[in-house]
Amino acid sequence: MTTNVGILGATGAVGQRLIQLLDPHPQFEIAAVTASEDSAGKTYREAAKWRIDTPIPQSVADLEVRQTDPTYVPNDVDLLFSSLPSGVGEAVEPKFAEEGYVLSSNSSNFRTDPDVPLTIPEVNPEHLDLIEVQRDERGWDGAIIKNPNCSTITMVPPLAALDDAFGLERVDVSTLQAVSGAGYSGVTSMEIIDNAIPHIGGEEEKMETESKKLLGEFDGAQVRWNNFAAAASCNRIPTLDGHLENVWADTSADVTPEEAAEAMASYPSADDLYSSPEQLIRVFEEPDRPQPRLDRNRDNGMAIAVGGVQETTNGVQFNCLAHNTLRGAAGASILNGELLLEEGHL
Ligand SMILES: NC(=O)C1=CN([C@@H]2O[C@H](COP(=O)(O)OP(=O)(O)OC[C@H]3O[C@@H](n4cnc5c(N)ncnc54)[C@H](OP(=O)(O)O)[C@@H]3O)[C@@H](O)[C@H]2O)C=CC1
Ligand SMILES: N[C@@H](CC(=O)OP(=O)(O)O)C(=O)O
Repeated sequence: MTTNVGILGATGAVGQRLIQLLDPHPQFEIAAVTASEDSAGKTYREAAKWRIDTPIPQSVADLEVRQTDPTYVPNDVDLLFSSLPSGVGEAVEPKFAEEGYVLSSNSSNFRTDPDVPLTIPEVNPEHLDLIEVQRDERGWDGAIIKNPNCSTITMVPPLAALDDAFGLERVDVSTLQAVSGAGYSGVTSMEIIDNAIPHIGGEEEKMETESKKLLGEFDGAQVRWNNFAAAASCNRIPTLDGHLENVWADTSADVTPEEAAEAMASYPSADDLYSSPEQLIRVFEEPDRPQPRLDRNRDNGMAIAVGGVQETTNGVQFNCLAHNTLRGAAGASILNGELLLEEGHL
């Protein structure tokens, strides 16, 4: 039996990726799609400017796009994936949770709220139990859970492997982020071709804060954030998909590059979840990998690629890469949905 799901913000860049990944999916069936008032009432085919290089799935093309309001979403939808602009998410997600819907949301609003689970199923699945704290505090029958920012999710699994084995003291990271991260109209071609932009609003703070929550400890009542020091510098470059990051990690215990690579390569995936890759972190020995064009689609875009692991004075330096709209957005929300289902929250 499959679970009926809905997609809030289904016509957008991430919404389209959600549709691509959910059709087909062995556990979920798309039963409702929503977007802005401009799109409501049209068929999905009419409303969405489809930009993925496989056709719109037939099962979705003729669905009517609904308004993003609980009144318009059928009651037999058990899980909502939310890919709304964060300001819209902030306003409407709580209304859905109040009405009893469970939301796996990709939008950045509420990510660092103390009672909102921010989860990567392979890294901190136990944080999902914050749902009970959230329900007690907010009086909701439903719930909101979040996946992290796409740049954050790229570096956190390798950092989790280092933290578990050697302890993390400090993280410095510089990013090379693809244009799809800004959405279709985020940066114009005149801005980005033959160029690089050394600023992405709010991104550095998200990387510095979300990573500490993700690598924090849940004590049954709250998440105690990890206390490593963190500094991020974020840059937009003219690749289409795939965020590449240069990371320097200072560790508490001494670590060689070989030990760091081994800890990352053997970091477990979530075998029991359909969308988790067989091997979460692939470590390259070639010094010029990972590269966005060559490595972003590994394991259906859900693997993290690492390379260039080198010794530094206080730890190691490495490069990491993930597909920003798959592992970094739609795939991450779906994986959280699979965790919600497995843990009996739907
Ligand atoms: N692109 C990426 O790589 C990543 C994006 N994100 C986050 O995911 C979210 C979605 O991003 P993205 O898909 O790129 O955004 P898009 O702008 O491409 O899509 C936004 C979606 O929200 C709908 N929408 C807009 N305004 C409203 C409204 N007032 N009420 C209801 N629905 C509305 C749009 O509908 P309509 O078509 O009718 O306008 C569309 O379906 C954002 O919060 C973004 O920050 C996170 C990680 C990565
Ligand atoms: N800011 C990211 C994408 C994004 O939308 O992030 P968030 O989910 O934190 O809003 C980028 O530009 O690549």
